[in-house]
Amino acid sequence: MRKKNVVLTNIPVSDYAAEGKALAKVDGKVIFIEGGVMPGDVVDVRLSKSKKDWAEGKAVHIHSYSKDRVEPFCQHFGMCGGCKWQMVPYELQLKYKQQQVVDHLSRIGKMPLPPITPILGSKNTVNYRNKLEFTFSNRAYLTNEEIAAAGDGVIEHKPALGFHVPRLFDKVLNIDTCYLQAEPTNLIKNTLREYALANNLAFYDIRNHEGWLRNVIIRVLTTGEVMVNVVIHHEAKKQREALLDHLLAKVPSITTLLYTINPKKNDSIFDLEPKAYFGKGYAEEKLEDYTFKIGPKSFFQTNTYQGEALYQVTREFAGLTGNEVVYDLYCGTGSIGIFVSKQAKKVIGIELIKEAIDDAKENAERNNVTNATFYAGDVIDICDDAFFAAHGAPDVVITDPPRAGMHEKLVNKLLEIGAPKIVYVSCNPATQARDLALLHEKYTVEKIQPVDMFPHTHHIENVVLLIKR
Ligand SMILES: C[S@@+](CC[C@H](N)C(=O)[O-])C[C@H]1O[C@@H](n2cnc3c(N)ncnc32)[C@H](O)[C@@H]1O
Repeated sequence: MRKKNVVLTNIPVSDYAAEGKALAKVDGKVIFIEGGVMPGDVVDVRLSKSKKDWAEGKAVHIHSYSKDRVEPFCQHFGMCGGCKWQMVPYELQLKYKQQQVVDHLSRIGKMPLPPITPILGSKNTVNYRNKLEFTFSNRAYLTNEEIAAAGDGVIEHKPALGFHVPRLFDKVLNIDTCYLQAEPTNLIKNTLREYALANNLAFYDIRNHEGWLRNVIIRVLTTGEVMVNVVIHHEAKKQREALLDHLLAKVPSITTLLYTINPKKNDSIFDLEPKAYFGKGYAEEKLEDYTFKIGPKSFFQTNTYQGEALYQVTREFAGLTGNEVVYDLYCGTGSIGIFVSKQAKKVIGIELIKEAIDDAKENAERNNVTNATFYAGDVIDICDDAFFAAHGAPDVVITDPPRAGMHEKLVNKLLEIGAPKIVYVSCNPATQARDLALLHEKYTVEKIQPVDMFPHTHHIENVVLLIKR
């Protein structure tokens, strides 16, 4: 009998399952375990849910550690929500990710598969992100030791600049050194915090929606450019200028400094207008010889080196000879379409967000790409018979949907249109497997290449080539 709130003791963790949860089997029942454990650990698990065939819960005690464990390199490990797999050696992380792809495609996809090429590991396993966002909060997350130290006294809220603590919407963990992005990221963050504390600037209070400093979004690019956007709740000109001048003086490598006023309750800046305080107001990033404009609101692959590798795999799978009509579905800022444009006859990109399509057009122009056109709208609405008749039957469809995968209507349309090749780029092998199972009606999976974009996390990118039978 396995009930909710029951603690199972001495459970050997055997594997990782989807979404980075660890997995154990007890009396034939599958237990999903959260709480920083890895295969090889032996743990006690407090169940939070229990069904007939499976249960889930949190590790509350580790009896013995896996022999494979390595020392986490970050002082914030265990409290910060990022880089949760630091205790797993990188080679093993890759092994688990590879296995996830195999499991999903074979279990959900239920179709004959070719051998899956070994996952492409990331050249950089730290400092690999080109974009990072830190949050200011008047409520720092306090460790158990800090709470205990207060004894029976009142615990005062302290300001923090760092990352949200998982499941605690109002608590932010003060981050000293983060290894996700190259310098000057930590210098920028720590300079802002020190200045704000020294000058009594109000860190945002997300419960009462008051305060001044909200977020800082930092882009450190392989071109050497550094773009910083400081988000504040309301205008306070003198205070703002003093803060931004101080930051520029302390961090001379900043090439563009912006600020954004966000009086809303949520943190999204997509409906706001960032203003350039210093520099040209945007940055540039390179993939091979292509240059992309990165505005303060633009989407771009977060790991530049692996983004390039992902696009190279996509282009190789597309096998272009210069005569093909290529559709780039869910094209974002057009980066895949532009990347393959030299090898194609023409490229047609489709994306929901109008601003991303504006960027795509500008990116095509700045790279002298004249054979690509981009359309804003929902792929389901745009991809009708008239659109394909007007732009030409696709020789290759490249599709890169969000985590939810493709809408079934689009899958059906692709089956109807019957392009000779589909290259399916996915950030979620589970939904990809579901879509492949439907496409299997007319397509055979020819090649599979997983790519690791996010070391020390459970996230996986996977590229699949489908050939029409
Ligand atoms: C995983 S991103 C791919 C971006 C791009 N291919 C790249 O490599 O940068 C998925 C994109 O799909 C877009 N999207 C989501 N739903 C969509 C829809 N129904 N129709 C068109 N685009 C959509 C999102 O805005 C996002 O830009």
